[in-house]
Amino acid sequence: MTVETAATEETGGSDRESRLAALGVLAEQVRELMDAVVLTDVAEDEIARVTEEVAVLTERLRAARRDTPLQPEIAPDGSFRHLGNAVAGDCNPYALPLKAEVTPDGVRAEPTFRPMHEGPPNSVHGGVTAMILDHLFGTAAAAAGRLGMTASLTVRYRRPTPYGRPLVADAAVTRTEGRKTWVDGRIATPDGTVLVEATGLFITPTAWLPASEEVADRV
Ligand SMILES: CCCCCCCC/C=C\CCCCCCCC(=O)SCCNC(=O)CCNC(=O)[C@H](O)C(C)(C)COP(=O)(O)OP(=O)(O)OC[C@H]1O[C@@H](n2cnc3c(N)ncnc32)[C@H](O)[C@@H]1OP(=O)(O)O
Repeated sequence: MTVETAATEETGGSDRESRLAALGVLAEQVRELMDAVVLTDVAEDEIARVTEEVAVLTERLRAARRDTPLQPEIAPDGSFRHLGNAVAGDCNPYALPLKAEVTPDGVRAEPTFRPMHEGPPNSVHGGVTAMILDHLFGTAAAAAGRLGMTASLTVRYRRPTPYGRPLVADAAVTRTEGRKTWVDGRIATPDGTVLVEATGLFITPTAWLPASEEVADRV
């Protein structure tokens, strides 16, 4: 049996990027596993065998542990990334992950929810769609040079949100006042039927003010 030393060391440059890419592939495989768990119909003895194998894999990953998920950083291309984030982090299996692009009006994404996001029968849990909008709104605020934390989020659920097909989400800053930024946005079907819409208030903590404008170019 060989020992993977690269996985236990904090390496720099392309070695580190290569290892992070591998971690991203693992995270995506775990998302597939999570969907497989919620959809499986195999027999009980097979469930027990798979459970044992997953427990073994869990222990292998625990052989070298960090104290926290991967933290926010500037990627080699100069963009901001937070690989351990629960919504957008490529290396966090809990994350969709959400890929937001900056548009002339704000930000936009094409999320596809998964069976593991089930809330009401055959549709996505409202807490999950709210979480996605929260993050997208924060990204819209940051892209406008107004990095902030969510102070409030008001969500209106118009139609059940389906999983398994691409949807469209967008968000834009509607108003600013001192450290406060209001953001509106929605999740809709590609043909424009609104499923969830929301309004959020984001507040820039005083300590974040110096970084706030610089961040806009990195989103
Ligand atoms: C390597 C670095 C590069 C970085 C690059 C970044 C790129 C970005 C890209 C991607 C962005 C990612 C996007 C993430 C999005 C997700 C965001 C979340 O999920 S955040 C987690 C949930 N939210 C919390 O945990 C907040 C907890 N609350 C707090 O920390 C504080 O309450 C905070 C910061 C919100 C406000 O605290 P205070 O001390 O700064 O503000 P005070 O002085 O109390 O109030 C200021 C004004 O705001 C009003 N205010 C405060 N809280 C309010 C509230 N909840 N509702 C309404 N008004 C409120 C007050 O009444 C006051 O108003 P008056 O100035 O008097 O008019």
